[in-house]
Amino acid sequence: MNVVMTIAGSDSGGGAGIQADLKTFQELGVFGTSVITALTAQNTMGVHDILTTTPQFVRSQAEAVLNDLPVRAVKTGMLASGEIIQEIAEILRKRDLQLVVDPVMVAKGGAQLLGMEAVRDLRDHLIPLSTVITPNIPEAEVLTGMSIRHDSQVEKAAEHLLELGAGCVVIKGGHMDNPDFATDAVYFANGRSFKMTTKRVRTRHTHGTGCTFSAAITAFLGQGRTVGESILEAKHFIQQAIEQELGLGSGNGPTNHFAYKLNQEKCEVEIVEA
Ligand SMILES: Nc1ncnc2c1ncn2[C@@H]1O[C@H](COP(=O)(O)OP(=O)(O)OP(=O)(O)O)[C@@H](O)[C@H]1O
Ligand SMILES: Cc1ncc(CO)c(N)n1
Repeated sequence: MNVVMTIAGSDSGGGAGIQADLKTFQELGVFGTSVITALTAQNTMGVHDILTTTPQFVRSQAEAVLNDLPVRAVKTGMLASGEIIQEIAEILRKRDLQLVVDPVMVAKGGAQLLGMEAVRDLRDHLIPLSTVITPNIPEAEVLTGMSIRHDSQVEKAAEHLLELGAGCVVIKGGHMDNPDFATDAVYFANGRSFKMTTKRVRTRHTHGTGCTFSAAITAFLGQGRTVGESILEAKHFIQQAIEQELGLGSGNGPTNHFAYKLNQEKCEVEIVEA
């Protein structure tokens, strides 16, 4: 049994955070474990309250699991504070694990999920340990201090993030204003790069897309797949989860974590190697 871990915040509404991650792990046949950094009182309308865990309690959870179970791959999501990031980096630095960093900063409704003073800790302590980092466009802008409007700027931002020590950078295009396509750009430290494009689904039900996508990458890495394969297969997972919407809630509803496994037909993902 392949064991993976998520270090993230709880979303009471079940569409993002720890809940999205564990559902994705389960659907992909890996054994999910969790370290909870914060509790959010959240639904499809937004984040109503946040209670942050202490860095010491984050350490206790991580060590309890890592000292017992053979965790192969870890993802991070909402990390809440710089102190928590430093604690996690210190624990992960000593272990031989694949690490997917989803640098969560702001929820779709606008709530701040990471203190802005913690961005430096992400850059200095966690990104250098990462196998893959998966920023959306606004997160890539904050991490690099660059404005990203065009493809050439996406590439420059990715180069900057690779220089910080990430093994691979996926800049997600969910926030780009292309009305027809959702394109994610993938850059490896060895110079290889490719773009993955799917048709953009016209829906408001995109709560937790980033969490689900990075959890799927982690699950495939935990199965022993290569980084490139894991990213591509995760794009299939998230596309199906968005296409086959559940229509839940009166705001931005969750994606459909059941869809990939239920649907025997693969969706279309166009790949263009650079
Ligand atoms: N409407 C859409 N149709 C198809 N794919 C989409 C759509 N919106 C986002 N995606 C895809 O979902 C994945 C997550 O991207 P996105 O930019 O939404 O992440 P995010 O902003 O970090 O998500 P969140 O913070 O809500 O969890 C990417 O593969 C992106 O291309
Ligand atoms: C707990 C949590 N993590 C991440 C996100 C980003 O989607 C969210 N809304 N809530």
